[in-house]
Amino acid sequence: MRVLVAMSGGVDSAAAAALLQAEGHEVLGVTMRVFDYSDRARGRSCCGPDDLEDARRAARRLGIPFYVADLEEHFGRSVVDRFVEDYLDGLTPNPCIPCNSEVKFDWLLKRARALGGKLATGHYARVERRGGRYALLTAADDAKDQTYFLYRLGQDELAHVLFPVGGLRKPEVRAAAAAAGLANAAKAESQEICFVTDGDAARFVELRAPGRVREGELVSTSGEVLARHGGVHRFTVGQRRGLGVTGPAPRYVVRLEPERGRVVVGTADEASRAELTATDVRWVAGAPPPGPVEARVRVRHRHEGVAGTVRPLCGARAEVTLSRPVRGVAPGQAAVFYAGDEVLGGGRIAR
Ligand SMILES: Nc1ncnc2c1ncn2[C@@H]1O[C@H](COP(=O)(O)OP(=O)(O)OP(=O)(O)O)[C@@H](O)[C@H]1O
Repeated sequence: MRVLVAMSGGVDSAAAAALLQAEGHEVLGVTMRVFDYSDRARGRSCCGPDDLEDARRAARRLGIPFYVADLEEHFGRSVVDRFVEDYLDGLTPNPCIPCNSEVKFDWLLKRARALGGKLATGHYARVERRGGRYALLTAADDAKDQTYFLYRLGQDELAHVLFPVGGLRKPEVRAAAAAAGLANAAKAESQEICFVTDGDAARFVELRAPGRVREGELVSTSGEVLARHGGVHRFTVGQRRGLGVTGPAPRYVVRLEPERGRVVVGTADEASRAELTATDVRWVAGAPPPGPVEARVRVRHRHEGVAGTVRPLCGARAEVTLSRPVRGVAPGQAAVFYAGDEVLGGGRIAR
């Protein structure tokens, strides 16, 4: 089979290419150039110039054709601009989700299919045929699982993607890369958001949208003004650190009010919710279940999830009731629904 492997320059996607080649597939490599790093500090970041060279080197070592796809504009529009707009709008975006659904598993996947093949990535997730359809399953290595970012994949996409490292644990992946003679076998993990190279999302927003950042008031749930703040984009619902207020009891961000420029803070209880509405909901099976389903619900990437009931509503929405209140259910993040190791679907947490 012909397989186009999305190579980031990291060890996982290089190992994916090596594993597929060892299985006898015709492997081609592609790196997306998605962001112009020329004006910012170079670091160990995904898709920067160093990573592109690492990917090229791995492809050369494997002796496979290697392409560079210039997706800066597409990525800028679909991922970076939205990331900035969401923060200014008092939401907490997760840019890996649109990157996967609109860049990797749309643009790249179309190219792979045009070549008559499938697309492989180094994501930690698994795909299996279950009951006559494709199931998206959590990775064998729980700590590395990336299904939270992949819930928007449907049947058509899953039929044409491969996750060669999803059944392996990280040390096995490094060993596979080393066995193939790949220099990036010992490469460090990349940071959370590939285009925020210094990890400071708020500063990134300020650099991208100067003049649109508004200072405002930090208030208690009873309306008392406690401090001033540098913009709602600096806060996330559930956040405790960096609020700039002191007091006997810890305070958390309860909600953001972008139109008034306000950040509302309160107790841990006030910052917790057991109900949420998800919008723009996708179901991996292709259609919503006929009625409410019991699921494990994760409300952010590093959340193990809690039991809940998901009620599909019309208009690609769902109402979710959690079995206990969870702190930091942040609008803009995804709520992803699982049944055992299977991803049922997910949506965006509404305000
Ligand atoms: N710039 C890129 N070009 C091509 N593919 C990419 C790029 N960035 C990420 N990918 C693909 O998406 C997968 C998951 O991305 P993620 O950001 O988690 O990877 P990473 O940690 O940077 O690198 P790797 O997974 O290769 O070790 C990668 O394994 C790779 O297949």
